[in-house]
Amino acid sequence: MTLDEASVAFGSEKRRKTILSSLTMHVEPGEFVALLGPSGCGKSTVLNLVAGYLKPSTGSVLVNSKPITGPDPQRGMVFQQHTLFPWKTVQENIEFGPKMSGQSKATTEGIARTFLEMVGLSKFADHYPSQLSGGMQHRVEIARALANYPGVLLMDEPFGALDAQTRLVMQDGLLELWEQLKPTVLFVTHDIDEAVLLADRILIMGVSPGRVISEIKVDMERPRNVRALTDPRFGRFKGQCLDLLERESRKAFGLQDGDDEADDNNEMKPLRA
Ligand SMILES: Nc1ncnc2c1ncn2[C@@H]1O[C@H](COP(=O)(O)OP(=O)(O)OP(=O)(O)O)[C@@H](O)[C@H]1O
Repeated sequence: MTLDEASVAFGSEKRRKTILSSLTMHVEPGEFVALLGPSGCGKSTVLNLVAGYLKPSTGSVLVNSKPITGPDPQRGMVFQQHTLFPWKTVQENIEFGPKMSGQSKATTEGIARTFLEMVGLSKFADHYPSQLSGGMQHRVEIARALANYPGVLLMDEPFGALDAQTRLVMQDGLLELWEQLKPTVLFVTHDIDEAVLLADRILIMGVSPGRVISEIKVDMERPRNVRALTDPRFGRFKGQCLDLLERESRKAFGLQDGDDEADDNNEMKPLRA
C-alpha cells in the first residue's frame, strides 16, 4: 500500500484548508503499521483515503500498485463506534460480506463459523448486537471485517472506548488473528502502549498540515502478546514516541487556541536536553 505525495484539502477555494500535505508512506504486504499523532492531524483521513471513501486532491493512493477507485471489501474497516446491523444476529452480521460477494449459503455459514470461533463467540451466534458487551461487539466487528479475507485491514481506534482489561484481551486477540491471516494493517490509535505492542512500525504524524514526521521500527520479536509490555525494550520505544509526540501535541493545542505562531515552524527540535 502506497500513498505517494497525497494531499487532501477541504472547503471552497477561498476558505481552503489543507489537511494532508504531500504525504508519502509505504506499507509492505502483511506489515502492521500504527499511526500516532495529535488530534486533528489527519490520521482518520489517511484511513479514509486507503478505504476509498475519499480521493486525494493531488498525488495517488495505491494498493497492490493499482490506484484506489472506491471502497472495496478487500479493504476492511473497523471503527471505534459500533457499526453492526442491530436487526441481524451475530452470525448474520458476519455472513453479510461473503453473502454480498455471491458466495453460497454453505460457504457463508462456514466462514461465519470459522470467524466466530476465532473471536471466541461461537456460543453467541444467535444473539443480537444489543445483547453483547462492548468488547464482544468489537470482536464481532473484527470478525465481520475479516470474513471478507481482506488484504488490508484499516482500524480507526478500534479499542478506544474499551476498559483497560478488555482492551488487553482484544489486543492479544488481534495479534493472534493477524499471525494467522497476515493482512496488511493500518492501525490508528492515541495509545502509545498499544502502538508499540501491536506494530512492526509506528509512523508519527505532525499537524498543520498533516504529514509523517518520523517513523519508529519496533524490532521486538513476533509472535508477540501482552507480555511484551514488560519487555525492557518496550520502554525505549515508548520514550521515543513520547518525545516525538509531545511537541506536535503542544503545537496542535496552540492551533486550536488560534495561536498562529504554532504554525510557523515545522522543524523538529529535541524536547529534552
Ligand atoms: N469532510 C470534512 N470536511 C472538512 N474538514 C474535515 C473533514 N474531515 C476531516 N476534516 C478535518 O480534517 C482534520 C483531520 O481530521 P481527522 O479526523 O483525519 O484527524 P485525526 O488525526 O484522525 O483526529 P482524531 O485523533 O481527533 O480522531 C480535522 O481538522 C478535521 O476537522
